[in-house]
Parts: sequence; C-alpha cells; structure tokens
Amino acid sequence: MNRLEGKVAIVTGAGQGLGLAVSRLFAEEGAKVVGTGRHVEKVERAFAAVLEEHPEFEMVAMQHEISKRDEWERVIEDTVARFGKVDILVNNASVTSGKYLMDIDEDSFMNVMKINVVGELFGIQTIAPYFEKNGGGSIVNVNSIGSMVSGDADGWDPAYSASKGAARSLTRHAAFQLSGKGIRVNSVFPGPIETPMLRESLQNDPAIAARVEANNPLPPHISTAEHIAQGVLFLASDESATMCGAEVVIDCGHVVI
Ligand SMILES: NC(=O)C1=CN([C@@H]2O[C@H](COP(=O)(O)OP(=O)(O)OC[C@H]3O[C@@H](n4cnc5c(N)ncnc54)[C@H](O)[C@@H]3O)[C@@H](O)[C@H]2O)C=CC1
Ligand SMILES: C[C@H](CCC(=O)O)[C@H]1CC[C@H]2[C@@H]3[C@H](O)C[C@@H]4CC(=O)CC[C@]4(C)[C@H]3C[C@H](O)[C@]12C
Repeated sequence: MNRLEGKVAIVTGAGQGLGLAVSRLFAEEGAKVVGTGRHVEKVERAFAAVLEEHPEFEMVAMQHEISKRDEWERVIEDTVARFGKVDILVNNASVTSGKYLMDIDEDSFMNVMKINVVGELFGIQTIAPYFEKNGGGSIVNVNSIGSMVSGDADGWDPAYSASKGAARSLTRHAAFQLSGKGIRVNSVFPGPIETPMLRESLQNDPAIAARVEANNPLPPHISTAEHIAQGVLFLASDESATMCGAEVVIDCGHVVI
C-alpha cells in the first residue's frame, strides 16, 4: 500500500487490458492517475466502474491519440493543470497488424510503426522537459517478448515484432540519454496475457492448451494483467530508483526455453 503516495501518473491505452489493470493498481497504491485512450468514452466507462467500487481513488480519463505530438502536449499540460505535476509515464498503448510476413502492405506496416514506435518517441520527448523541471521521473515502456523471440510470442505479426524491437532499442537509447537528468526509462516484457479470448481458446481446444503449457513452462503458464501490472508498479516506483534501461521479463518462462 502507498507505494506511489504523492505521485502523478499518465497511463496510455487505459480503457481495457493491461492499461486498466495498471491504472487501478497505481490508484490503489496512492497515485493520482490520468488514463488516456483514443476512444475516451471507453476509458471513462472503465474508470467509472473502478470508482464506483473505490470512490477514494483519483482517476481521470483523457482523449489521446498517441501518434500525434500535439495530443501529447495537451495531455501533459492538462495533467499538470489538474494535478500540479507528472512523475510517471507508462507507455502501454499499442496495436498489431493482424497480417503475415508475405502479405503485409506498406500502409499496415507503417501504421503499426507510427503508433508503437513514433507514439512512444513523442511521449518520451514531450514528457522529458516536465520531468526535468520536476527533479526527475520514471518512464515505463510496455514491450513484449515478441521483440526477443518470434512465433506465438509475436502473434506471427512482422510489423508488431519489428515495432517492439525498435521500441526496445529506443528505450535503451532514451534510458542512457536521459539518465543524467534523473529520468529513468525501463521496460517490462510480458509473455502472453490472459484475455477472455485466450482463456476461451484454452478451454475449448486442448491442443492449444498443450501448446501454451509447452511454450510457457512455469504455471499458471499465462500471466494475468495484474501480474504484469506488478512489474510496471515496481519500475514506476522509487523501489527501482537505480534501475536504468532494465528489461523486466514477465513470461512464465517463455524466453528461457
Ligand atoms: N496481450 C498480450 O498477450 C500481450 C500484450 N503486450 C503489450 O501489453 C500492452 C497492452 O496490451 P493489451 O492490454 O493486451 O492491449 P489491448 O489491445 O487490450 O489495449 C490496448 C489499448 O491501447 C489503445 N490504443 C491503441 N492504439 C492507440 C493509439 N494510437 N492511441 C491511443 N490509444 C491507443 C486501445 O484503444 C486499447 O484500449 C501493449 O503494449 C502490448 O503490446 C505484451 C505482451 C503480451
Ligand atoms: C499475440 C500474442 C502475443 C503478442 C503480444 O501481444 O505481445 C500471443 C501471445 C499468446 C498467443 C496465443 C497462445 O500462444 C495460444 C494459441 C497458440 C496457437 O495455436 C495460436 C493461437 C493462440 C491463441 C496464440 C495467439 C497469439 O499468438 C498469442 C495471443
């Protein structure tokens, strides 16, 4: 409890999945949370459900297309206007192309790169001056084991794989460049995260369940969003004060095979 007391955090892609789990955990730990998304109503609905259960949490939703620089400027200005400062940025939002290597076209490939890499770059570039003024800050980028290994790990998606590889290098670059300003940049690398669709396919198809067990040897074989959120919390908090460019893999053993 209170591991983020007094901190203000921005979490992108907060309307569902991991972004929502991170926002909820951060609020539980005492942070004021700005959750952003390109469909702001989705974030508002998700946050309203959490706030109904926990009216003491401080969580607000903001409209945000991460691939547009001016939207980053607005979100950060509005966060500072609302809460007085920003201490933490979680770059969580990302997309996939759903296309295979020999089928993908330039537009689909570039769309994934624009959101997953350029969106993250804009976030880092826009927040760094605020963090510097504030005496430091923590950026946590959500990567994927898809940048380390392929196949099921990157969903057989070359654009997703390449974008997460680029984001991995960008994170290390930014970690080094910003370290002198007291700004920490680190990443989590989740393996498969339990979603209703994945859970359903595991229940309905024993062959897929066997494949998941073999690919991810440590039970329960698939992490929940809450498991991954714990890694994000650690990197966001002062508990990881001397970590810089770290790559925290949370994958039930997928990449050690
Ligand atoms: N689901 C999984 O098994 C894994 C997910 N990850 C990573 O975890 C992170 C979260 O994943 P999930 O929760 O599964 O994703 P999700 O697809 O459930 O949620 C992503 C959110 O980001 C938002 N978003 C997408 N593009 C946006 C844009 N241009 N501007 C603003 N918001 C945008 C979406 O609207 C959505 O709410 C991603 O970075 C993903 O690559 C990594 C490994 C495994
Ligand atoms: C696309 C997911 C990972 C990419 C990421 O978001 O970083 C994949 C992670 C787990 C995969 C599923 C899992 O391996 C079980 C099935 C195996 C198959 O036979 C293909 C379908 C799966 C449901 C598979 C689908 C995706 O590759 C993942 C969700």
